[in-house]
Amino acid sequence: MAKMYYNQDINEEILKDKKIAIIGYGSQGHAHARNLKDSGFDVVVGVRPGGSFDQAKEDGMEVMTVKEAAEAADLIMILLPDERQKQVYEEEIAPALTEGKSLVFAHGFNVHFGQITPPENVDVFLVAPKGPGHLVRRTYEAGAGVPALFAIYQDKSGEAKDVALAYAKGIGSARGGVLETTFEEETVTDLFGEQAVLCGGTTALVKAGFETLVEAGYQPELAYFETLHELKLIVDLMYEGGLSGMRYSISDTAEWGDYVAGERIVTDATKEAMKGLLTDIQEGKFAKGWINENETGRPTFNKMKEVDKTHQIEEVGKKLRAMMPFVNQK
Ligand SMILES: NC(=O)C1=CN([C@@H]2O[C@H](COP(=O)(O)OP(=O)(O)OC[C@H]3O[C@@H](n4cnc5c(N)ncnc54)[C@H](OP(=O)(O)O)[C@@H]3O)[C@@H](O)[C@H]2O)C=CC1
Ligand SMILES: CC[C@](O)(C(C)=O)C(=O)O
Ligand SMILES: [Mg+2]
Ligand SMILES: [Mg+2]
Repeated sequence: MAKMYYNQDINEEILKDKKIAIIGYGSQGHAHARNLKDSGFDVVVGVRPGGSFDQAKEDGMEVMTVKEAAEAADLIMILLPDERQKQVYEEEIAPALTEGKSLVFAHGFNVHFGQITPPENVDVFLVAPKGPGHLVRRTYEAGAGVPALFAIYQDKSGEAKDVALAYAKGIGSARGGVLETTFEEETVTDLFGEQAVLCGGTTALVKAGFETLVEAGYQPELAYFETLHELKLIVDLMYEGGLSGMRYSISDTAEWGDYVAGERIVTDATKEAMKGLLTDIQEGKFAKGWINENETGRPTFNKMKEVDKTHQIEEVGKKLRAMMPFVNQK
């Protein structure tokens, strides 16, 4: 079994006398900044004037411009969207990266695909929570944690691993378990997971199930409950007890259907398609396409976003969720 690190294995004191700049206050940014602050670390948020700046202030954070925060900090965690990191890094962060500082990421995309080349006189590592930022915060507040990966790209100080683990503990991830990886492994597996299973695979499965029922004449509201709403409840059981734990709660009829129907949906061809995705990611084809999509103003991204926003499952879901105040839509 891989070596896992938990709270009791980590001494966070190594990071307690350092100033941490969290660059960006979005999904991951707000979670890292608030969790680290609540864990007793010295945190400053670096953002441009606007919504995030105001939100960070409202949350009681110390807030500066990106440049000021990078200059003030010993450890600089870049939590900007991947496609914005190169420009902000070059213009506002790189000039502040003096000897002995730490440059940190939550995803290896820009370093692994050559968009950012850090100088040799700093530590470079990543701490990547395996969950959405809003859940990193919510889980921390509940006294639990989202597991994370860490990887050392450059260890100038000789302390990079200890600092990375202290950071992971500070955001609550060592309550769930922290695992060492490489920039290559984190980048490839994260992109594969979100494309094949967690996001791409799941949303396509949900839409196909919903459309199949509605096109056959069944009520859209029922189709929404069956294919989207209940998915969370089933996945919660997998989260708690794995596949067997989930199967303990469902009927034997459902379990039999699970065994015999699953392989008619996820076929050998599906697995071949997954292998194709993995190859595109490994060979940099996906990264090249995503970088190009951004350089050309995101025409396809914007079109696809609009199409899915107006999908019937979204229209129906909005109305049904409005009647379920216990469903947290934040
Ligand atoms: N989303 C997630 O849960 C996960 C993300 N990651 C990784 O974490 C990193 C951050 O992702 P994520 O949290 O989704 O990012 P977000 O899209 O949520 O980041 C938005 C933040 O970036 C700021 N920002 C955007 N552009 C600029 C700019 N040009 N200058 C200054 N600030 C800017 C925004 O400020 P403003 O309000 O002013 O626009 C906002 O504060 C990425 O590397 C991602 O791959 C890793 C694990 C999970
Ligand atoms: C699953 C998507 C993710 O990789 C994540 C929340 O972990 C992301 O990039 O947002
Ligand atoms: Mg991920
Ligand atoms: Mg990701």
